[in-house]
Amino acid sequence: MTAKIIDGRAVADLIRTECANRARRLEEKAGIRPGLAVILVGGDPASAVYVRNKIRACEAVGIHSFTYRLPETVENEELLSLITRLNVDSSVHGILVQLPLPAHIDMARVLETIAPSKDVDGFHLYNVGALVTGSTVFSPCTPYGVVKLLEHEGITVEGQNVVVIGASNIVGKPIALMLMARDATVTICHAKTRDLAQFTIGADILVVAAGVPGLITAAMVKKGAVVIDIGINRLKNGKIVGDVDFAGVVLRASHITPVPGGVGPMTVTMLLVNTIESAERILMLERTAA
Ligand SMILES: Nc1nc2c(c(=O)[nH]1)N[C@@H](CN(C=O)c1ccc(C(=O)N[C@@H](CCC(=O)O)C(=O)O)cc1)CN2
Ligand SMILES: [Mg+2]
Repeated sequence: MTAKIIDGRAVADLIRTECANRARRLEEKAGIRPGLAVILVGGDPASAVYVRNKIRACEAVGIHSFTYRLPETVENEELLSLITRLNVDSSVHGILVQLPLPAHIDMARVLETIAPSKDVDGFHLYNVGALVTGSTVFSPCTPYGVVKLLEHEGITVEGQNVVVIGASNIVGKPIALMLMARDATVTICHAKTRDLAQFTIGADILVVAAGVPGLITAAMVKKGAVVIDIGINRLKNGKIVGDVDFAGVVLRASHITPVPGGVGPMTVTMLLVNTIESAERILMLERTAA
């Protein structure tokens, strides 16, 4: 058996075309151009690349981006007051603060200062809570991208045994919640899980976000399983690989996402979707109030 390789770039392109259409309709019908504020603190090279990609992706679909590059030494209060201003700026429909932040910054306070209605990353406690209760406002972008990839491939989630490896707040926990909401039976494994293979071998859908290159080998995967690799590991030779031994697992799974080119391109795409949805929602609220 050779797995179908899920082409995240192709699915992302389709969704970006829809985003461009929705943005054009907002402009034509209501004179609204969706706006995204992107805040980058410090000089982390990977974060700078992700932010540049987000700005380019916005431009390509007709979202206005406002970029704020703050020095590594910025004070908490200065960052918080920028967010407070953006919260009431009507040309801004989404606000994101690129993570990770420097150690002296109080990340929790920063994320809680973003208005939940503009929190297009879905990291605010209110939006995390809404995800738990099923009254989602914004789904976090990487898990949302995974759900969209599964939908696009016509993969049934309901009733399936899903094993998620990694319990981070931005990937592992939200993906588990989102798949539970779609009636999967979800098991979450993490760095302290003993005998990982006893869990992975039973998975119909295996979602891996551990940050450990080569963690999942073919022997740990059930024949015909769907394998979603969210790991991004930069090797010493500069190569980027996921958490799954792709060469081995591709011969055992039914579907597999590559790294790069699988889940990664969907992360930025779902940010565009959330920003447009936010602009549409604000317009609808204004019309209802009028
Ligand atoms: N505020 C946020 N910070 C961070 C998020 C986030 O969603 N919001 N996620 C990650 C970084 N990230 C986007 O910000 C991101 C990571 C990776 C990719 C991607 O396309 N990866 C490529 C391969 C990696 C590469 O070439 O560097 C792929 O898988 O094809 C997009 C976005 C942490 N911070
Ligand atoms: Mg990828």
